[in-house]
Amino acid sequence: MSPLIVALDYANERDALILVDRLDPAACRVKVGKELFTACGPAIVGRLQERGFDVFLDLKFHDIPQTVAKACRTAASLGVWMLNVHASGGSSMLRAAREAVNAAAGGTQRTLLVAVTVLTSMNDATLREVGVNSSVEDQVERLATLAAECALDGIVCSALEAGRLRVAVPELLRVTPGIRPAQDAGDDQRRIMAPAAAVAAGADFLVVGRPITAAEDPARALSRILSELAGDPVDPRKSE
Ligand SMILES: O=C(O)c1cc(=O)[nH]c(=O)n1[C@@H]1O[C@H](COP(=O)(O)O)[C@@H](O)[C@H]1O
Repeated sequence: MSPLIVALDYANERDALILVDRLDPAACRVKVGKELFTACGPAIVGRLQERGFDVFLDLKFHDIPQTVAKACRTAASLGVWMLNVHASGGSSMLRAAREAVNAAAGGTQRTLLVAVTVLTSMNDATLREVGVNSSVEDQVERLATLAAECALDGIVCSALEAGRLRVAVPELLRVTPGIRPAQDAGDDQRRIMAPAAAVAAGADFLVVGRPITAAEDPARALSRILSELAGDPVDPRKSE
């Protein structure tokens, strides 16, 4: 199975399904984030599952433990493949989320629970703005260690930290957004890496949004990334 997760960052179901109907569920998973979920509600998860896609529900819960636990339980009951919370919510919140996802599974297929460490749109300067004086790398490792202590399944980090985390917390899956093929703009992302380099650095899953969704031909953009991952040479003249 491919490590790619396509971020369906759209404002309505129609646009999301137009893209999805051009993608192969054997070639990628899909991510429903705050924009699409706010527009469509849980029904969009069912529509994607009917089409054979594993869904990462990216609502990045961050609240008091009971609120996060209830939200996680409800999200897991949708049968999503993966869901996330913010590690900076602390150990009580993370443990409550863990217990809630376990309870929702009821012995059947379990939703993967991952924790966002430091957003890929942040760097040392933006961390300082919110009172964190550590470097991004140290803060990511601190939060990843906390997630491991609370028995989460993985963490969201940039691929730049994947190698360090593979050593520090090898038991955690590494989910990496901020993926940019060489010819693409970084947009609002600060910590970016190209797809093949990210996998080589230790990423288990690559979250890719605009390089696919904003491409003239999204299916071709996806297959170019898959070819790059397979080690095939990428012809720059075929760039989107
Ligand atoms: O949890 C996430 O998915 C996430 C965490 C993070 O640190 N950075 C990050 O970009 N994301 C999400 O990953 C996607 C990246 O989209 P692009 O920048 O368009 O590839 C968006 O849907 C973000 O919400």
